[in-house]
Amino acid sequence: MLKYRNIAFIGAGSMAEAMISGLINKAGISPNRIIAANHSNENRRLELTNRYNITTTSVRELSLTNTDVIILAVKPKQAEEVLQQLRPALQDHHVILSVLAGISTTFIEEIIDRSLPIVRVMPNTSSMIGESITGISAGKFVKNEDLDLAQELSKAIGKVKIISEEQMDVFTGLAGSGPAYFYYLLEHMEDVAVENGLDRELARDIAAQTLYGASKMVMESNDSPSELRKKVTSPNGTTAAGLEALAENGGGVAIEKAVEHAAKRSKSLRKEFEKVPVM
Ligand SMILES: NC(=O)C1=CN([C@@H]2O[C@H](COP(=O)(O)OP(=O)(O)OC[C@H]3O[C@@H](n4cnc5c(N)ncnc54)[C@H](OP(=O)(O)O)[C@@H]3O)[C@@H](O)[C@H]2O)C=CC1
Ligand SMILES: O=C(O)[C@@H]1CCC=N1
Repeated sequence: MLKYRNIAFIGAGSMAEAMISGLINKAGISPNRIIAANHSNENRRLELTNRYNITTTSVRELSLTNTDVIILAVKPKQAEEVLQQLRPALQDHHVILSVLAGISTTFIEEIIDRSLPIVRVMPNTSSMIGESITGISAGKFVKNEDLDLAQELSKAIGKVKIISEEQMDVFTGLAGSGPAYFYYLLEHMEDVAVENGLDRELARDIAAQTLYGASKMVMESNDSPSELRKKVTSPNGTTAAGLEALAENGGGVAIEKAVEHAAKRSKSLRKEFEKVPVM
């Protein structure tokens, strides 16, 4: 069970914090089961210790003897160096979860050069409040119990989908990066509402609740997004006018391109940092 496992985060940035927050505040994992290690930023370590009551250290000083689950949360370009550094400390009982965009389980397995279970986990920053949607895919040495553990941990920070590793790029474009598209949308909705006479705080509240309500409708009704859209749209009404402006200005295409380009970038991260030819 997850609550009896000791978890070490390698990397203590935004994603590590979002997961730590979800694990402690939403899933009730004890802070004394969590350690976070970064490269050198001491202020950041202090910040995390003060905020979550967890232990923090540098990777150089980290001991993995009492760790059960290692969560890799450095940038993709740091993967190789960090894995080389961790390699001598790895033990047979370790389960490794990697949140690194683009980096394959094969690459990690090759660098650590041992048959440890590697699970790729793609959460998003809504983990912070237990509302991530997290994709997980298993590497070659992953047993059912390891996948169960990865699933339990991911459920602690939101919803989970088991996918194939080939689907990880599009999952990353859709859900890993996804919150940013919605924040961008909200930024623009808020700005234009302010320009048209609403106070910023009020505009933010209204736009966010509108997005939340629409999102909940998609999850709770049996209608597709397209059917739900039609129910909002009166002939020759306000929504029709708004949607026409969206289409005329490339709104739909822009959204498709965003997901597509993010997925492509995930693929190219692999090419860049694993130095392998990618089809
Ligand atoms: N942010 C997001 O929304 C999501 C991110 N991800 C993935 O999560 C990973 C982390 O992203 P994010 O948290 O945004 O990145 P950040 O830049 O916020 O954090 C990176 C962390 O890695 C640490 N680090 C850098 N080099 C080393 C090293 N050699 N040894 C140990 N630690 C090191 C940094 O420490 P220091 O500050 O001391 O240098 C820092 O704590 C990425 O691979 C990303 O693809 C996945 C899903 C969503
Ligand atoms: O922007 C990135 O590369 C990371 C991966 C998914 C979300 N943030």
